[in-house]
Amino acid sequence: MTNEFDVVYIGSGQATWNGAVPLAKKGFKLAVVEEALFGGVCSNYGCNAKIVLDHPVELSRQIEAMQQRGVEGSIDINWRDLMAHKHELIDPQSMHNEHRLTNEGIQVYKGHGTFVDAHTVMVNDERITADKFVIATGQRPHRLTFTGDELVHDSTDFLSLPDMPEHVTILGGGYIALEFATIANAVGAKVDIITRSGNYLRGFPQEYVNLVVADLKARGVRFIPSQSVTAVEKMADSDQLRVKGQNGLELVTDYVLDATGRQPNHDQLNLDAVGVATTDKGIPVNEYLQTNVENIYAAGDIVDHALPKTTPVAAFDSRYLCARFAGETTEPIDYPAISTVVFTSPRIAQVGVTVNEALAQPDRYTLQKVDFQSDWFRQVGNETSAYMTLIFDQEDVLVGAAEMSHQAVNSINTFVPIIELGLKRHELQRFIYLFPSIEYTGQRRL
Ligand SMILES: Cc1cc2nc3c(=O)[nH]c(=O)nc-3n(C[C@H](O)[C@H](O)[C@H](O)COP(=O)(O)OP(=O)(O)OC[C@H]3O[C@@H](n4cnc5c(N)ncnc54)[C@H](O)[C@@H]3O)c2cc1C
Ligand SMILES: NC(=O)c1ccc[n+]([C@@H]2O[C@H](COP(=O)([O-])OP(=O)(O)OC[C@H]3O[C@@H](n4cnc5c(N)ncnc54)[C@H](O)[C@@H]3O)[C@@H](O)[C@H]2O)c1
Repeated sequence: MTNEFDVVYIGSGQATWNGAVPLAKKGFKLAVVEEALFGGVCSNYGCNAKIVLDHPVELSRQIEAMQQRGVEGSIDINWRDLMAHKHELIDPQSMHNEHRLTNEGIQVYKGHGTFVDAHTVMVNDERITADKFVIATGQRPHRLTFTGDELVHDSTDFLSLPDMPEHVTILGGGYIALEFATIANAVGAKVDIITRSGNYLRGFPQEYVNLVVADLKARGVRFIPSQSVTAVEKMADSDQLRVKGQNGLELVTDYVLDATGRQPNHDQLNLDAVGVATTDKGIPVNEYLQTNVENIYAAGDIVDHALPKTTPVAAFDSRYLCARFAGETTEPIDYPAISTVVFTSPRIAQVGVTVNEALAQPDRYTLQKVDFQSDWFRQVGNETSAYMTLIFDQEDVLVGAAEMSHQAVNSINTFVPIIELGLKRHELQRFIYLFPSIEYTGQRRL
């Protein structure tokens, strides 16, 4: 019996639609199974919602920096109005994402997919058969377990908070903890960040992380290291919560956010029935994104590998599988230089060889530090704390770049193609960028 579909994707996030849409355009018969909102985390309760809520934070920082330099007064962020703006922009995205699939003739199934065998998935009592499957089920928030953990919230809850609580307590020191602390603090909440270790944003240059942490401290954010939370209790006489920690911590707060990472969505797919191997970090794959079962692939956040779990990586996986299924490549997946950014204010962004890697291998790499204090163009907005590090290998090829500034996203994006193409320092002078611009400023430093 022939299978109904060429490829069925489980999950509809970045790891699915970036490849499924072009594959459908090539005439392949495809289906997508989605149990929640179409477009997955990034579109609905991740990057996009976060960046809407972050926007006035950046605006307020720019206005703050220009005081006594031609700008007077400050702005107040009205959380209710901002949240309404977020809903207006983000809520329709699931429908748009669904249409993006159906417009290409992709069949969508709404419900939870589970494997029956290597060629069959069950959704709402319906059996769907396919030659190939792509598991693109992503991750969900990791939740700490302690007494009262049901009183604690996750990133999805925070991104739809109707009112900003007066006091927000965040557990964890990674991306979500620092980004959401920046937003809550700017909106006027009292914010605590509790960590076990006192380490923050581990993969980013610690010199820049320390500056961002110092800035948040100066703005009133409390960093509480060396504490594992043991209990959260509801106060008897108010709606507030008491947070207790192993090393004697006790504080009263209005809202607790668990930002201690994410865990893979592979435990409810009945993968044992088909023998797909898993780990606690996700699904291992070979260099063709193939699981240990030949016709079952995995893409995006669900994959167990050391790459950053971000939207551009999930989209790259998806586009690779499109090319592979269409017979346009027989090559293994070849990841380019990967860029990452934490949307604190200022941002920290990096691409290619990281500062941490370069510092650990002084014989291989040379670091060139740039302080934008002396750059008139960067000082137009009076950004007094903005730094960049460029990393060259022994052949004088630019292999990495990192920056802490409000412009870091655009600035580091400039270096993405340069690093990917492996250009030498002198070759970079061929680019004629617009002037004045971030790109021109960056080139002058090379
Ligand atoms: C708060 C937050 C902010 C972020 N900000 C950024 C950012 O600024 N930049 C960036 O690059 N990345 C960011 N990320 C990461 C980014 O969202 C992810 O890397 C990206 O969404 C991964 O895409 P994916 O398709 O692999 O998985 P997902 O987007 O998680 O999609 C998986 C989909 O599978 C569905 N699913 C799971 N199991 C089943 C099943 N059995 N049956 C049917 N459907 C199922 C889920 O409902 C979901 O829709 C952020 C993440 C979070 C949580
Ligand atoms: N700008 C972006 O690209 C962006 C933004 C937000 C989220 N994301 C993605 O979402 C993922 C999840 O973000 P996140 O901030 O939750 O994770 P993270 O991995 O960045 O940070 C998790 C934090 O929780 C701590 N932690 C882990 N286990 C703990 C435990 N048992 N007790 C106490 N602390 C513990 C870690 O030490 C770390 O500080 C990120 O890894 C990233 O892939 C990306």
